[in-house]
Amino acid sequence: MMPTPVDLLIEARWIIPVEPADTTLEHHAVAVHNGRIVAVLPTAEARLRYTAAETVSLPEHILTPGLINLHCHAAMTLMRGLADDLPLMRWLQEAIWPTEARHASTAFVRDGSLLAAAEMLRGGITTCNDMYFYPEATAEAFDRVGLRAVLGITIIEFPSQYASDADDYLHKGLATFDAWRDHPLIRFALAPHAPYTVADATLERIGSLADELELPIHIHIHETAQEVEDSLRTCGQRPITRLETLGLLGPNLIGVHAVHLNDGDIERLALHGCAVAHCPTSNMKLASGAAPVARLLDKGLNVGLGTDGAASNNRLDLFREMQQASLLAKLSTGDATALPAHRALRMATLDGARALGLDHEIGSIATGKAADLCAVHIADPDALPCFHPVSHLIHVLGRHDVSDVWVAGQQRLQGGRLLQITNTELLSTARLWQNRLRQ
Ligand SMILES: CSC[C@H]1O[C@@H](n2cnc3c(O)ncnc32)[C@H](O)[C@@H]1O
Ligand SMILES: [Zn+2]
Repeated sequence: MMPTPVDLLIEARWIIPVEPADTTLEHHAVAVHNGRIVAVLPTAEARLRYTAAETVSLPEHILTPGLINLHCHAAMTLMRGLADDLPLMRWLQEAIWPTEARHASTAFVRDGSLLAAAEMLRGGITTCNDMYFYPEATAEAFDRVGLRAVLGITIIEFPSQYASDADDYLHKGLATFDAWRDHPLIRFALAPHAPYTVADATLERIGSLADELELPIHIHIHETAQEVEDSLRTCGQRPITRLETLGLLGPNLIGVHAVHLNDGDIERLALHGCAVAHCPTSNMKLASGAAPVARLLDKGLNVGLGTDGAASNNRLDLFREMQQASLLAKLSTGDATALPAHRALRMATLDGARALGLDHEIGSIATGKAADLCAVHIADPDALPCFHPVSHLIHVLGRHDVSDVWVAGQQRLQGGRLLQITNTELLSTARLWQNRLRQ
């Protein structure tokens, strides 16, 4: 039989497709054509079956699906390390919101999101679920370097330079949605900031719009104990109960943080098939608490992983989140079997994809899916020997070991170097904003 022509053949020492679970393929290859995976098969067989326009050999590497950052505020890279060691509400009210009020603009969001996209791609992240002001500027930045994204049509009840009130946020966000809706890598979600910053009437409207436009809803929930107490005092309901009453709970809801949950909250989230974006580093750094991830998983909830913004993390590094999630689950339950390595990887890939309604497209290395791929080099003596590649991914290797990244079959990172942007440009952009923010 004549070999079939394909665009790209990636031959790897190990491939972890994520699905089927606990599978590690050795000496396998991924054939890619028109941005999609057309086969995953033993390398020897691939060489007979395909002629590739380009062949990439990864002899000391693990190939995984591209990682999915289920919660981020990309532009906040410009506020990295600006305000450490504060709890959430003091951090927001005393440091972050005043800085945003002074500086957030189209240029701020475009440049901050560009730095974020570069950081994420370098660290193996191929999709980012983002929530911030000026989503059109984030779209421009992500498009420039080829990061796949779900952008928030962000709504908050307070005025900003971006929008004057909830109506204006919705109006501007929906205009961005219309302008970018045919882009192959950019999708949208409705992103009300949090139950404590968005009014009932606005939330109801968001629920109806999400149904009408078939969009996910991306919202911070139950991040701190104070949030739940304040809601009980002011509305007589816990925030999740209030969202249920207003018709927002459903399989399209991504609840971010979900730290302070009682059994009733978990039942409600499970009953409606909601997803959770777990952000372990941000939750620890702001001392918000440890989300009850093991209990959520026991109840069948879908849990993905997010970095949150670089002002509360202070990195956009899903390798670190995977390890933190695994360690924190073990520590907080006293159970060493909690959140094993493969589960952590699944949370950062396929489960994130499912939360976004994109699991038919991304999240695993499977025939028919988009070729969003991440290669991790494992040759450093500090990382050897290696008996279980998945365990190494979570507990030994890090984002600095990521060598090559593809989004929709297009190479974005090659041998640790970004192909669409130079370090010189990124450094000068970061320095410019460091000077502006310092003043
Ligand atoms: C309206 S754009 C998003 C808004 O969210 C703020 N933010 C960043 N991190 C958090 C967090 O952990 N909890 C709540 N709000 C957060 C960000 O500064 C923007 O103002
Ligand atoms: Zn957040």
